Amino acid sequence: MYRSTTPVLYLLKEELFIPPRPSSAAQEASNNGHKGGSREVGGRERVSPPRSSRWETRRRRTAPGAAAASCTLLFALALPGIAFTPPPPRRHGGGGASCPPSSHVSTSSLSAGGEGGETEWVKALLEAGGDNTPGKFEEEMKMKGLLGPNRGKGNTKLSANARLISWLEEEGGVYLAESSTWGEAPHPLAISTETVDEITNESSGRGLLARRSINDGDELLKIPLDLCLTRKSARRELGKDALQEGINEYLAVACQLIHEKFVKGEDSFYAAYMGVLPEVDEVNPTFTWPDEDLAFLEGSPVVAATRSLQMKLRREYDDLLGGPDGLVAKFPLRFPAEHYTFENWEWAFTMLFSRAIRLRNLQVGERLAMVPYADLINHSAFSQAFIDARESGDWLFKSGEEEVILYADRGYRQMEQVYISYGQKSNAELLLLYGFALERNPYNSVDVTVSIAPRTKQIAEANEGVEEDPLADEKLEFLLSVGRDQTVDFPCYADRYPVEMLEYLRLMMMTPEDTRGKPLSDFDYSRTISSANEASVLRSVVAAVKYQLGLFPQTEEDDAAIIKDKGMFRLFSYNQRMAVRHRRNEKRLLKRTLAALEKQIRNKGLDGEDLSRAEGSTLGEVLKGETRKQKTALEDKLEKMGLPIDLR
Ligand SMILES: C[S@@+](CC[C@H](N)C(=O)[O-])C[C@H]1O[C@@H](n2cnc3c(N)ncnc32)[C@H](O)[C@@H]1O
Repeated sequence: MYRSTTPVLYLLKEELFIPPRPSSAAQEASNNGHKGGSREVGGRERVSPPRSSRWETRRRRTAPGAAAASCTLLFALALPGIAFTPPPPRRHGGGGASCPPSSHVSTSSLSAGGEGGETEWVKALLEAGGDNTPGKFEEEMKMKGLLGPNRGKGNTKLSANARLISWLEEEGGVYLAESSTWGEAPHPLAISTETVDEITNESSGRGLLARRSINDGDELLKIPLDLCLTRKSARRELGKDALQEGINEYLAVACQLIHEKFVKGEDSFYAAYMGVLPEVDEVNPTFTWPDEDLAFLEGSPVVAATRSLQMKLRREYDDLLGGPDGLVAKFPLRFPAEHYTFENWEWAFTMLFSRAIRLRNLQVGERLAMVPYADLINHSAFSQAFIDARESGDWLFKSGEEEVILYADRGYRQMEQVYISYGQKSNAELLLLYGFALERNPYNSVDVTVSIAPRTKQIAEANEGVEEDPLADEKLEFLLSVGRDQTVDFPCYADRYPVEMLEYLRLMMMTPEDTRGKPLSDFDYSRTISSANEASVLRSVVAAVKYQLGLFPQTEEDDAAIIKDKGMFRLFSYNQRMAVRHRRNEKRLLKRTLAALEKQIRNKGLDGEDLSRAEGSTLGEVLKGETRKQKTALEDKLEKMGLPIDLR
């Protein structure tokens, strides 16, 4: 089972061979190669021996005349599926990441298929490091039982990894050598078939490890763009008459994923890549959860976002593939009904949301791509590793083609897991799209609904006890003019709340005493308007957070008790364990926010203010007769991912 409570790290010769240490000069040449300096080995400029087959393969795949392009182009790229976090200014001189990732392969988390513990493992590594015979390390591993039962034989993940590597080398000329060649250091990464989150001990699937020590800024991988799945490849494969120009990228690539995996299967050019893509129940994003698992998330805003996404995917499926005008009816040979099922559609979107990479600034602009091998890298919120794309070739010969490239964000020790950031994602987002959440996530937030229906004359008349606000119409107009809704969801972070929320509330809490006859547009809402206004603003956030907390049927303490009972907790399914941890973390965050707000109110001396005007508001609830049309902040983000239809 993929999600194992006793994780095993399986490695294969192709995956982990500890090569001879390259000479320091060669190492440096390799390290600095991407920075534009000419590569030197032993003080002399490298004289390339006859190119290896990778070069020949590459040339065979290169269109005639394509090698003539001249300038080096560096493209900023983005992951998401994997969204891109812009790199910080480059640091020099290596060094470690400032914060530990929460998921990694640590020696203490490895078990060796029932034999050989931590000490044996470390010893194996050390011994293997001193011997450069190809295959020697794997032999050692086998001898020590470190490849799992039956010496790793019969582990289909190992053979799938090996097949992917051969395919990348043969078809893409990708450099994955496990030992040094003509001045080029061995490929720095190795695939681990199983990694675990060290805090929760949950499986994080495959991951990439440092095969050797890596320096900050090292080039870690290069994958030609023409091995990736994109809208272009989908249209080429499935026909431009079926996937018309301008079709949404997610939809096009989803169709190709189904085509390659289910229709073509072993005959697919991408079969080796398909072979390492996980099943839905190995990823478990919430939009694939059954209702009984979603019930464990009751009270969390992630439920609304999940439901929206489920609806959205169903509609997209029906619109594109179903009905008399759908692709299945129009092109039954290319889109056979037995393969273009909703179940396979869900799988394709699980792949897209959890591993597609948004490449920015390619020659043709921004593109979504499924990038083999690069998508084996797990996420750390603390990683600053960045992927970008560039025209391939070295400083002298440019091929005109593009490739996806990843640089190290810091130094890595041998065997450390290499991470990338999928972007500044909250746990709700991670759970919804990637099927996991982090115990330590500086970008975690909970959407809090702050809904203040302006007390217009109409509203006051329709709601007994609601007093009319003389500024209500002006507030509505002002909101309209700045493009804001009346009811707003704000992400509430552990250590801050958005400026927009304060601005919105300051406006909504304005009274004639605050305006003194001046128009509302004359005020700067990024600053405190008056003590009374600020007091009611903070009180309204308190009320909204309390309201959100009240939506959960269980308390944080209930959840903590469930998690603490390890024996019981283990009996829960993966989804249910994720749900309980997630809802507890959301409550914690909200409670911390409450405490911080109350402290702020006290510190600012606002606790003595007259709060009567905050009381009459309709915080956290919508007045009768109003329907909530607004999207949550999370839904809003999804919309921006480029799926083409409305959520509601
Ligand atoms: C881009 S893929 C990374 C490779 C993936 N582990 C695999 O086995 O193919 C993203 C998926 O990896 C897993 N993942 C990535 N980072 C993780 C983390 N920090 N903790 C738990 N799971 C993680 C999740 O299943 C996620 O949907």
